[in-house]
Amino acid sequence: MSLRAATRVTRSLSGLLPRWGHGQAPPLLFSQQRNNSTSPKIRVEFNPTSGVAVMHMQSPPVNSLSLDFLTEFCIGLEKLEMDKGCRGLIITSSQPKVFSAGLDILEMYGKSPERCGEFWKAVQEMWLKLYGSDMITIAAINGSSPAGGCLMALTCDYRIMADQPRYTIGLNETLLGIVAPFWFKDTMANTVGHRTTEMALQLGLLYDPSEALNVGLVDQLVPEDQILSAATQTMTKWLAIPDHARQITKSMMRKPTIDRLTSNREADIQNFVNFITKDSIQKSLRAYLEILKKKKT
Ligand SMILES: CCC/C=C/C(=O)SCCNC(=O)CCNC(=O)[C@H](O)C(C)(C)COP(=O)([O-])OP(=O)([O-])OC[C@H]1O[C@@H](n2cnc3c(N)ncnc32)[C@H](O)[C@@H]1OP(=O)([O-])[O-]
Repeated sequence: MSLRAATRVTRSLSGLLPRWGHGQAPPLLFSQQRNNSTSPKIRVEFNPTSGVAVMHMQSPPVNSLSLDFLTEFCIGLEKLEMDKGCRGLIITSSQPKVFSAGLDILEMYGKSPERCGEFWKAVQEMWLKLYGSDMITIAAINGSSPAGGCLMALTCDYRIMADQPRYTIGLNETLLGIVAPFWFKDTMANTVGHRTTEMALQLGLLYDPSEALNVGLVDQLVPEDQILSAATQTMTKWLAIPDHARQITKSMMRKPTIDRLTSNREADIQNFVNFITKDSIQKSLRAYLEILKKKKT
């Protein structure tokens, strides 16, 4: 999407935001728990011969990052991290057209401050574990990947995206009337640079695959049916590098960013809870959920 087109989307979304009277609680129209199924949200395939695991996100409809999803994801990641035979991880989606829709908006709408805090801690945990992983991590982005979905991809060492113009990727938080925290911003700036991040975050830009490749948000585009084979090929190149040298180098590049969050975790949780439970922010989220619903009709 061009800058002008993205600005148009921002304007048209904000034009759709309904107005509420001060102190008026928005009526609750949305189911507070979309996906409470007990079936696994993550499927892990590990090949001990190659030392590579593939994590398939399979949480319908859109792999949104709920507290349950994040908990399962982190447990799976920890198991792989502890297995010395596992050197590489490919993350992909089993849901059609979507890699991940980002944070589950229903986890941020109409929830108690305690629950919001618990949720945010799980989001932090996912980022810390993925960004600090000793494994080689590759995102095989086979669908749209807004906001938290984009963050998840950005934490990986390499990103391959399906060359399908209708898919988009980016940190679009401002379109929802919310603000990406400093560590989302840092992760993106470490990947594409300060100026591109500044503009993308303010405008909530969602890039199509070729635009994402142009700005360096993704590293490679391939036809969708070749995404896993391309990820496996890239993995082979990375596996040829001695682990200890690659891991120390990765840590040298990422540690300052990780340390900024680890030394401010509690304050970051408090900041999120205070922000997200504000009346005005709850209204913006509700309006965005309505827009998502209307899209279907
Ligand atoms: C400070 C905090 C930082 C925040 C970071 C974030 O990540 S904020 C997150 C920012 N994320 C975004 O802005 C992404 C918003 N989502 C999208 O743009 C699109 O859903 C899509 C492009 C991911 C997939 O398009 P598609 O045409 O294939 O699918 P569809 O649109 O028809 O949706 C199917 C169903 O899923 C529902 N649902 C969707 N997303 C979410 C969600 N995140 N959560 C919960 N639910 C969500 C949608 O309402 C619908 O429900 P219904 O009616 O069946 O009950």
